[in-house]
Amino acid sequence: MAVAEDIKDRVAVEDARIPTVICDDVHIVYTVNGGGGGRGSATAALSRIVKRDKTGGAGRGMRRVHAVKGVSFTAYRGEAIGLIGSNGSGKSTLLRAIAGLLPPESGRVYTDGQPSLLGVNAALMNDLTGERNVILGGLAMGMSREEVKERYEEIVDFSGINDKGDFISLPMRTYSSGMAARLRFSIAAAKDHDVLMIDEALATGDRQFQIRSEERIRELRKHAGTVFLVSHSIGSIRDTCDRVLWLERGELLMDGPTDEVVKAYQKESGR
Ligand SMILES: Nc1ncnc2c1ncn2[C@@H]1O[C@H](COP(=O)(O)OP(=O)(O)OP(=O)(O)O)[C@@H](O)[C@H]1O
Repeated sequence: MAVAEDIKDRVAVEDARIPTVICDDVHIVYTVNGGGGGRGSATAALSRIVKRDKTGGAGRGMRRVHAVKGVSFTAYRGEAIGLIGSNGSGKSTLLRAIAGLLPPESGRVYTDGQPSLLGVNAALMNDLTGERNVILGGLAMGMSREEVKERYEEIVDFSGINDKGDFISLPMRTYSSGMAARLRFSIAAAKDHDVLMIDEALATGDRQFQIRSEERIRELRKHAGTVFLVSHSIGSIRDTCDRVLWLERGELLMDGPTDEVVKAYQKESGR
């Protein structure tokens, strides 16, 4: 009887874990025009395109960068997952593949819902004011005009852009990189996402903003989403994530609870 109860409990726990992202042996390869002896003219570029081999693959002068190598994992609803690893280890590439922006060379990415990638380079329009960008950004994320209107003040307050004067009515190009990153984060974080991926966004804001963002990430998790965070700040990863994936040279070295993975990473990298 007790055994049956135990099994029932375990099944219930398993049921509660709803997968949101599954990566199955994912390989990502960039094809780069790696040479041509420095011939950079438009005619040279055109002739390279014309001469490209019929397979459409890496022809003469093309180089392949194998950025992600056979990565497999399953992410569940409610998890906040940190991605760590040295420069060029494939963290951003993996996120871009999960967002559907890069096709895997082989393997598969399955996602439940539309993942949103919030990168430091996410596109806002530099010539438009912060205000217009909040509105357009909200609409682009699928919010209605009403929702954007309702959330507008909250987004601007969260970003802190107006703390030192009326900056929200100035074009984005007048913002510092930290201010722009804060606004991007604030727009993206205004919505509850199925899967939200944040690439280094926290590293750009000041400490106060980082604390606010970390709080917001915790809230987003409560609303049943899955959050991925790429960061070189081990502090941010510790404060926000309960699970960490450690990538090195495109391979998944370790996947486990934050404490264990961070400890191993710090031991290896001497940080
Ligand atoms: N657009 C691109 N074209 C060609 N190669 C690329 C491109 N973007 C990244 N790479 C290569 O892919 C590899 C992984 O890069 P990626 O940006 O994913 O690493 P990362 O772990 O996010 O690095 P960082 O911590 O420095 O941001 C690197 O070798 C990089 O040179």
